[in-house]
Amino acid sequence: MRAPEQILTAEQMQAAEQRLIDGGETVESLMETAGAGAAAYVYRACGTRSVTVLCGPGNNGGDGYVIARHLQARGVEVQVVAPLDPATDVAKAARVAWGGTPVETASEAVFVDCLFGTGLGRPLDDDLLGLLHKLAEAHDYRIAVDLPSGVDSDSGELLNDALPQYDCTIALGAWKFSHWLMPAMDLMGTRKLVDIGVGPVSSAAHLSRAPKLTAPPRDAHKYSRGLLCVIAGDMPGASVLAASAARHGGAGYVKILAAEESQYFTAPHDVVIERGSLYDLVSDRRIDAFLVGPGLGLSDQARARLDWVLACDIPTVCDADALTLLEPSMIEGRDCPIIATPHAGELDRLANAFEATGMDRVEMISELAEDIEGVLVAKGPDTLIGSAGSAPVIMPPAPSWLSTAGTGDILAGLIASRLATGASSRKAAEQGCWLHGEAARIAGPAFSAEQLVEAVPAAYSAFL
Ligand SMILES: NC(=O)C1=CN([C@@H]2O[C@H](COP(=O)(O)OP(=O)(O)OC[C@H]3O[C@@H](n4cnc5c(N)ncnc54)[C@H](O)[C@@H]3O)[C@@H](O)[C@H]2O)[C@@H](O)CC1
Ligand SMILES: Nc1ncnc2c1ncn2[C@@H]1O[C@H](COP(=O)(O)OP(=O)(O)O)[C@@H](O)[C@H]1O
Ligand SMILES: [K+]
Repeated sequence: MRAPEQILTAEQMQAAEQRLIDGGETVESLMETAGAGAAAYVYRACGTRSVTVLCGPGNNGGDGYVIARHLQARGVEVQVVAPLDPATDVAKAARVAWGGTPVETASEAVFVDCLFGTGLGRPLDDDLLGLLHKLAEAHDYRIAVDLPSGVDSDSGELLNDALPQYDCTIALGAWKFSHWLMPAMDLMGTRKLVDIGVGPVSSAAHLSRAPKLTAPPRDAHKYSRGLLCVIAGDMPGASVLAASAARHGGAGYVKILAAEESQYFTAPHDVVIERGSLYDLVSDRRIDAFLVGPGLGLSDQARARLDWVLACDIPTVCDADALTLLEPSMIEGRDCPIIATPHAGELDRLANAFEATGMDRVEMISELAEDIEGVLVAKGPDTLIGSAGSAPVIMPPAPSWLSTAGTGDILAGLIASRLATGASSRKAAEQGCWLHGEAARIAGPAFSAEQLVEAVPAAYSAFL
C-alpha cells in the first residue's frame, strides 16, 4: 500500500528502509529504484540536454551515480563531479557500475545535486559550498535529488546561510519535513516524489488532503447547521471580518456578541449583533462554537471576557489577542478542545506561556497541542497543524497574496464556522485552511481581505 501524503523524519525514513530490507529488498535495490525513478524525472524535464551530476560521499552521492548511468543509457551526455570519494559500500558499487571518470568541474545544461541528502549533519564546508554554488550558477536548470544539499531534513532549517535555488526537487521514498517547511521549502522549485515501496508509517505526519464538504441536509435549519458567536472587543472591525467570513463557512447562524458600552459598529445585515453583558449573552444553550480574539484587545476587561468564554466549555477558536492573553489556568478543567491559530509571533508567546521552548517548530507545535489538549494551527507560508494525540499535518502552500492585513481574522472565522457545523477540531482546522487557500486562489492577485471573503462561496463549491 502506498502512502504518498506521509512526511517522515530522517529517522523514520531509515526505519522504513530497514523494514523494506527485512522484507527482501537490499540497499542496492532500493538505490537502484530511487536512482532510476529520479533519472526518469530528470529525463522528462530535460530530454537530451547535457547533464552534470554532483556526487557526495554518502548514499545521496550513490543515487547520483545511478542517475548518471541511467541517463547515459538513454543517450544523454553526462559529466560527474565528485569532490569526495564514495564512503559507503553501496555508493562505491554504484560508482563502479557507472564506470566513468569524474571531472573537476563542468558547465552543461542541467545540474543534478546529489551532494548530500538526509544524512547531512553539519553545515557544508566552504569549499563544498563554493563548488555547489559554482555548479548551480553554471547551469540553466537545477535539480536537487532528495533534498537540496545544505538543508536540515527534519526542521526545514538551512545549515548554511545561502544555498542555491532549484527548479525541481525529487524526493526519494517519502516526503521529508523540509520539503514542506520554510525556509527550505522555498529553495525546492517543483516537488516530485519517487516511490520506492515505502508503506504507511504509523504515527507519521502527513500532508493535508483536500476535504469533501457536503450541502446541508434536506431538513436543515439555521440552528441545526450551527450557531457561531464571535466575541467582539476593542476593535470590532476584526470581529466583523471574521463573522463575515464565517457566514460562508457552513454555519447556519453567525452572531457578534458585543459589550453594552462598546463603540457603535455595523456588520452585514445577515450577521446579528447582540449587545449586553457577556454573562447573559453566552448562556444561550443553542450556541455551538465561539470565536474569541480578533480585535479583543489586551485590557483587563478583554481578559475577563476571554476567561468567561473559555469557562463556558463550548468548542472555541482562540486567535490574535486571545493568544496573547491565554494562560494554562484559563483552560484547566475544560472538556471541549480549543483551536488556537497563532502566527509566528503569537506562537512564540504561546510557547513561553506554556513553557514549550527549546525545541524545533514541529516539536513545539505538537507539544503545545498536547498542552492545550486541542488543536494548534501554526499559520504562515507553511501552515502546520498539531493535534493532541495525533501526528502533525502540513497544509500544502497557499498563495503568498494572503500576507495582507485581516486574512488571519478570516481564517479564524472559517475554522470557527466549520467547528459550529459539528466538525471535529482537527477537521474544522484543516477544512478552514483549505477554504482560505482556495478562496485566495480564486480571488487572484492583490486582493483585499474583504475580497477574500467574497471568494469563499466559490471556494466552498470546489470542495462539494
Ligand atoms: N533511506 C532510504 O530508503 C534511501 C536513501 N537513499 C539516499 O540516501 C541518502 C541518505 O544517505 P546517507 O545517509 O549516506 O547520507 P548523505 O548521502 O546525505 O551524506 C552522509 C555522508 O556525508 C557525511 N557528511 C555529513 N555531513 C557532511 C558535511 N557537512 N561535510 C562532509 N561530509 C558530511 C557523513 O559522514 C556521511 O558519510 C538519502 O538522502 C537518499 O538520497 C536512496 O539511495 C534510496 C533509499
Ligand atoms: N507568505 C504567505 N504565504 C501564504 N500564506 C500566508 C503568507 N503570509 C501569511 N499567510 C496567511 O495569511 C494569514 C495571516 O494571518 P495573520 O498574520 O493573523 O494576519 P492578520 O492578523 O492581519 O489577520 C494566515 O492565514 C497565514 O497563513
Ligand atoms: K541533494
